[in-house]
Amino acid sequence: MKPATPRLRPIGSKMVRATMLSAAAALFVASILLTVFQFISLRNALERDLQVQAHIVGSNSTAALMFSDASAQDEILGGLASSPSVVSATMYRSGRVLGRYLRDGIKGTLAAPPPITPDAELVATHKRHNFEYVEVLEPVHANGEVIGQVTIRASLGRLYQRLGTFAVFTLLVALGSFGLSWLLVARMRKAVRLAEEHLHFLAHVDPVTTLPNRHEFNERLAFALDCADRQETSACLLLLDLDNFKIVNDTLGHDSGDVLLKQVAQRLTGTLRSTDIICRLGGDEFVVIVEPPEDSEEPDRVANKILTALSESFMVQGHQLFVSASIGVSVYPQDAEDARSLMRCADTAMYHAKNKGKNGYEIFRPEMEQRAHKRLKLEANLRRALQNDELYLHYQPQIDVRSGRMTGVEVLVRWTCEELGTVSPAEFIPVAEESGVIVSLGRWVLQTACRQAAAWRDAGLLDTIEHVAVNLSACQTRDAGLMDEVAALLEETGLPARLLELEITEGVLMENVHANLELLQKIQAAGIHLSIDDFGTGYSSMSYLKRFPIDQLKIDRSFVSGVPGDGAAIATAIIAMAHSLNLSVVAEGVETEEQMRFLRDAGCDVMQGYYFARPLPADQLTALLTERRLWPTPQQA
Ligand SMILES: Nc1nc2c(ncn2[C@@H]2O[C@H](COP(=O)(O)O[C@H]3[C@@H](O)[C@H](n4cnc5c(=O)[nH]c(N)nc54)O[C@@H]3COP(=O)(O)O)[C@@H](O)[C@H]2O)c(=O)[nH]1
Repeated sequence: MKPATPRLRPIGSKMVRATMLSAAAALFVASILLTVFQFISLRNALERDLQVQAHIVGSNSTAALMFSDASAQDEILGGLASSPSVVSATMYRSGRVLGRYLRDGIKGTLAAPPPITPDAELVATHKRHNFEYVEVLEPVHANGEVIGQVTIRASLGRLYQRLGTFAVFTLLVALGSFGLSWLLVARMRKAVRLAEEHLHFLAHVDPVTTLPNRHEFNERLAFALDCADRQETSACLLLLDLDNFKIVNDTLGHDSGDVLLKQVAQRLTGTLRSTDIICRLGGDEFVVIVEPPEDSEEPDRVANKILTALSESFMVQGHQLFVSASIGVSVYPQDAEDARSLMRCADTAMYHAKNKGKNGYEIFRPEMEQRAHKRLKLEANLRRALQNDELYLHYQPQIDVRSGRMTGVEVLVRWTCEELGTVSPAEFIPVAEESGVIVSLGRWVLQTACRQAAAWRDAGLLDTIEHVAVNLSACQTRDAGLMDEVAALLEETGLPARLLELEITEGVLMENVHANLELLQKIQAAGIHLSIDDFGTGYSSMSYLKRFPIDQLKIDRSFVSGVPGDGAAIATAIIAMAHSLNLSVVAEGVETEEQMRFLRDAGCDVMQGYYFARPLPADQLTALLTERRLWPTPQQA
């Protein structure tokens, strides 16, 4: 597979980096501010100490000053030697130096000889400082008059030593906090990274198959079309939908469905070239981008390769499964100008492949879209059909091969559209299903059939008829209110439940086994006859048939048309199996005497088909019922 588009550096890691950098900067600035604050506090404290000392020295020096006792003065000032920061002190009287103290070993500006007269600036401010020292001046009073001044100067050297210790400690605390938060953030970062990776995985990868998902597919398709534009080549899209996957899900469970999807993904990856992009769009839909196709035959080759790869059986939790796929192919730029339209073309082609009988591929052709438009037109007309009274029913007799009597009737809807003319139910029933019109259409068929059957019964025409059979569509089987409606209808028309037969195709039944089992039980409880239509085409098994409360199987027309040739073995097997389960068997689509004879000999109970009668309008069936017609029984034929 082609590599994914380059991943952007995750936002989380950028945020962590930015957060840690700002935290480091904040801690650094805080350490500096704390140190400056500490410096100012220590210096102010030193200044206050000096002022107190100057005051004490001044108070003690009054007598020495008054008597100009220089030696007493030196002694008093010498007492300052015990304050380690004090580097010098001077006593002035009448503008001249009376005594002084100089700390031993102090040189330079700090111990500079004091000025002959007190410093004018200091006299005015009483204190001053710079980054080397702090100096204070204290006037000495006697009898209320200033008789002299004391100045003391202290070095900031010791303060700087303490400040250094404080700064180192602050820095260590800051570094420790930073290291701790780094560790915490690193752990958090790891958790965030894992979450980011998981989110990225979920956003771009399908968790079941680990193939790129729809989101990633959109990006890669856009990229592929871009490349095709730049290099003036083409790109080919194959949309693949597994046939009957729902049956696997419903019968074996979703876990088995997931295992199957995984195996399909592995098979596709193992079959296609590493440059082909394989994605899962969701459900049972996969898509392959071939870019650029080698030649115009490439789409056919790839589609055939996929179908061949999938034709081998899969082993899923002990079950051997056969899976086929319907593939729609579209090519850029010849079919569409952008990714969205290209996808729509592949989708249209895929639906054609499905309608053609599945397990195949179709390359998009523009007329396919015309068919899609025709379908839309059909749908629009169908929506008006009920109001316009364009629908009506035909009834096809079912003949008991032992007595030759008509014992049942199948109700078949017909539509003559004002705009489109007569449309076959084979064409409009699927459209009605897809568009939801089937809900009202099915309700109308049930009502009309029950009313007609009740009218025949009231006229005493149903004495040999066991059931009037109405087809149920897939949508109707999913309608939770269906059985209430049927019960109300039987009540309203007075038709006994035993006279009504509901036909559900085997395919619909197997679409959702569990929900349908519940429906079948309700039908049985209501006393309504139950028949499985198109039997042999829907992949049910003996074990299911045993569990379902059914009365009858209808052998699909495709097998009947194959007797006494290809379909013979299947038809015979169905009859034998049905009888072993105490179910009666109806063969539908019997067209020839040969078919009738074969099925009679195989033990088929009831037959229906053009050989006996076509589906007829109500009045013609009324005539047959009134006549109480007997068909030649097989034994007599
Ligand atoms: N949900 C509903 N489905 C309905 C209803 N009415 C019809 N249908 C389904 O549409 C499909 C086509 O039906 P139709 O064109 O009516 O074909 C039926 C018969 O006319 C036809 N038939 C009967 N005998 C023969 C025969 O000898 N040869 C031959 N070539 N065709 C024959 O078979 C169709 C009956 O099929 P089935 O229902 O499977 O018994 C069809 O699937 C209908 O079921 C409706 O009201 N609701």
